[in-house]
Amino acid sequence: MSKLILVRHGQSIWNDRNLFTGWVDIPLSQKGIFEALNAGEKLSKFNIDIVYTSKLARAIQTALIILSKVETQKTPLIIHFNGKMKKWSNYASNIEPIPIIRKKALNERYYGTLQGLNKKEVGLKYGEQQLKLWRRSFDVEPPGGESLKDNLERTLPFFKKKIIPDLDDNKNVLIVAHGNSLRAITKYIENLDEQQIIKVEIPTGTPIVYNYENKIFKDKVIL
Ligand SMILES: O=C(O)[C@@H](CO)OP(=O)(O)O
Repeated sequence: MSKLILVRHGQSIWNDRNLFTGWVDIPLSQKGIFEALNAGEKLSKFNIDIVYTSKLARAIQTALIILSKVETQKTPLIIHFNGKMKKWSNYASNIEPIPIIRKKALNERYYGTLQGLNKKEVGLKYGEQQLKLWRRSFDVEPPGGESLKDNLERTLPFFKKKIIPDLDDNKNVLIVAHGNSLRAITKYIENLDEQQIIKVEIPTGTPIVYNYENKIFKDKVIL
């Protein structure tokens, strides 16, 4: 049996200001740093074998803070895939790494021209119903951006191709990503339909743990 742990990054500076963020690379707020530390404390006794994050700083920052709290002799190691970084930075003898793999596939949904706008003001201008459709419907795209369906179509192939095999290999996997990329993964592993996923909200800095055995996700616990 293995474990899958999902964590949405801690609060970012733009979460705090209620701005659409998407792919804008905003770091954690001070509250977000505390949330990440708190998540790390909750996960301190977990034996984490591999970590996946998005390419965005708020997820990477959260993952590194969590790993600073995990009690292990292993060494967190950010994996680089290109050029000299690949050749020189991944060399380390006699260490047992916890690889940290950053992938665009796990990024937040791209919010198009809404990025940087205040969510409340968008609601006042276009109406609450439109705001809700842009934020939570399954297949309505925000202007110039990705719907949850689009997000799912880039996140799930990676999840199935790279992360499921790690779980099948009995590795405990931590994914630190975003509200919508994690909703996409949740839709798949909990087998939710397009109506059910509308209501799912993933809180910041809160570990969600599943046991995985014989291709089945079970025993969900929110820490
Ligand atoms: O702004 C964003 O990128 C996301 C997550 O904060 O917003 P929403 O929750 O509206 O999808």
